[in-house]
Amino acid sequence: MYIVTAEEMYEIDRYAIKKGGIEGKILMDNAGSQVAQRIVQTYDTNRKMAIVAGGGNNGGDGFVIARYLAEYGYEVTVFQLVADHKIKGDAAFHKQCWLNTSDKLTHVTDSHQLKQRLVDFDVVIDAILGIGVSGAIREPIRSMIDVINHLPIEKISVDIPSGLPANDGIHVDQVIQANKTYIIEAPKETAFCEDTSIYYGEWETVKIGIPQTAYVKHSSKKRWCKKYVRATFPKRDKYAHKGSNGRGLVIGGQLTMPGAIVLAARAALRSGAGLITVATVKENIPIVSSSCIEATYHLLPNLTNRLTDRDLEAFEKIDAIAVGMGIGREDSQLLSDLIEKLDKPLLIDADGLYHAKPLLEPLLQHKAPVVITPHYGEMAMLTDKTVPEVKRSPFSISRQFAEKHQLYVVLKGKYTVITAPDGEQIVSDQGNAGLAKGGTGDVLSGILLTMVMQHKELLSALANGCYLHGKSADYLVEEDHTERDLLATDVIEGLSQVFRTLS
Ligand SMILES: NC(=O)C1=CN([C@@H]2O[C@H](COP(=O)(O)OP(=O)(O)OC[C@H]3O[C@@H](n4cnc5c(N)ncnc54)[C@H](OP(=O)(O)O)[C@@H]3O)[C@@H](O)[C@H]2O)[C@@H](O)CC1
Ligand SMILES: Nc1ncnc2c1ncn2[C@@H]1O[C@H](COP(=O)(O)OP(=O)(O)O)[C@@H](O)[C@H]1O
Ligand SMILES: [K+]
Repeated sequence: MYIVTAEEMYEIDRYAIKKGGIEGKILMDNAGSQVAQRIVQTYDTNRKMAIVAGGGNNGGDGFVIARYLAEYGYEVTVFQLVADHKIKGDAAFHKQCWLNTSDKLTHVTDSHQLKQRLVDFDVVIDAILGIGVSGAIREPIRSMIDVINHLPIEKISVDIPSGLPANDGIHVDQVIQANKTYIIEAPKETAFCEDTSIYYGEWETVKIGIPQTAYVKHSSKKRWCKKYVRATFPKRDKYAHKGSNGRGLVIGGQLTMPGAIVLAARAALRSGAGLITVATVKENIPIVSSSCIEATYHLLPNLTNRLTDRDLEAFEKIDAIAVGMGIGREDSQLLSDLIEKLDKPLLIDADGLYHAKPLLEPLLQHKAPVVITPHYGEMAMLTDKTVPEVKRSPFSISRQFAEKHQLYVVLKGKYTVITAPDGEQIVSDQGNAGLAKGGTGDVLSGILLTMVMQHKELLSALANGCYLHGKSADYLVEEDHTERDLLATDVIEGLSQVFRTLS
């Protein structure tokens, strides 16, 4: 499934009209009829339906929905919230179609009037503003949205909750809090931003006949799902040996944080890596090895000094490196040596990201791919922004950073946004609040390390890793665990079940 900005949706729409030859009026009719069909499946025909229509094409969708719902036998009234001259083009056409068969059109000019009118209804269908919204919401629409939000009736939004923009990064002003949103064709960015997804309520998409080629040409963002995982997940070679399944190196684990590397190493092995070596300080080796006997160990005198020739020689055989889990923030030469002296794919997580910040220039010169896996706080630190700023613009901030520094960014959260150096993006929305617990990020790093070693194409490697991680948590919570008791170690054990569903 593709995810779009407003500009991309308009391009896609134009493509369908120009190349596909499908008139705008027909697309609008399809949109309205599809939404009406969904409503019929949810509400009895004795529910009174109010449609609030604005001046753009979103309002046009509202007129089409009214016509179909009336045909299905509902009592429907359209409340037009703008002056007649505002309704143009396809919207005006469909308004006329409604008027040809019904006289239930009421002009409403202020919010008090709207409040009085709507109290008699069971459901309000919000077709006030679509993806064409811009700037602060103007009166009287502003107060009307407030009135609707305070009414104790079901609110269904068409395409997008009115007042909410499609794109991330825009300050949210006044928005309909929908119970349900029927998104036309493709979800918009704000459906996957933590601050704004809440306004959509539950959502589903309705298809209106736009050809897939339009998306391939005009969108660079996908929501990752099982279909894509199956298409991109590498088959395990029957004749594989441990060396051909990837030799990974996990570097980290201060004295006070041995758990982080145990989790990463075990997760990497459970995900299918052939060999995992853990490089850590002497005191941690007995602790770590008792929990992860399948790994081998490389002794580092500390995690701050330069790497020795012996270290570099040992790491030469490695296929990819994950560094930073439990490494601490003390000044260290380790990361700069990994960047300069070894040309291995490098995944940097946790405290490693603090060490990476002054090394973004050398990272740009690194001869192998670089992946960073920050949560919002770490991304804010890397970009000199605040956490609310990152939350508001996860797509644009990740894209700018990935393009500028030519690296892969896995911005972790409820919706994890994965960005390639060319700006292509994937959203992974598997997983649940059980993952909001220390150590789950370390597990993800281990999984991603293996995926990086086993896939040819890195963006799908990272997306597949996030899918495995989230899906493991979802299965565990559906069956033996709850979001409260889930532990990072459980997520590692849950991977087996996810793999079984992929074969
Ligand atoms: N994608 C598809 O394939 C298809 C998409 N379709 C539908 O089209 C929708 C997009 O339509 P669109 O471009 O006409 O935009 P939309 O939001 O309805 O109208 C803008 C209106 O809002 C107003 N307005 C703007 N900002 C405002 C503010 N701050 N405060 C107050 N008012 C504000 C603006 O007023 P004006 O500035 O002109 O005074 C204008 O009247 C899309 O979401 C989907 O539902 C379907 O029909 C089928 C095919
Ligand atoms: N509410 C949530 N819903 C889904 N996934 C979540 C949620 N909270 C956290 N996660 C996931 O859990 C992981 C947490 O990573 P991170 O914050 O680095 O943890 P730690 O550093 O403690 O190991 C990320 O993969 C993130 O996407
Ligand atoms: K709307």
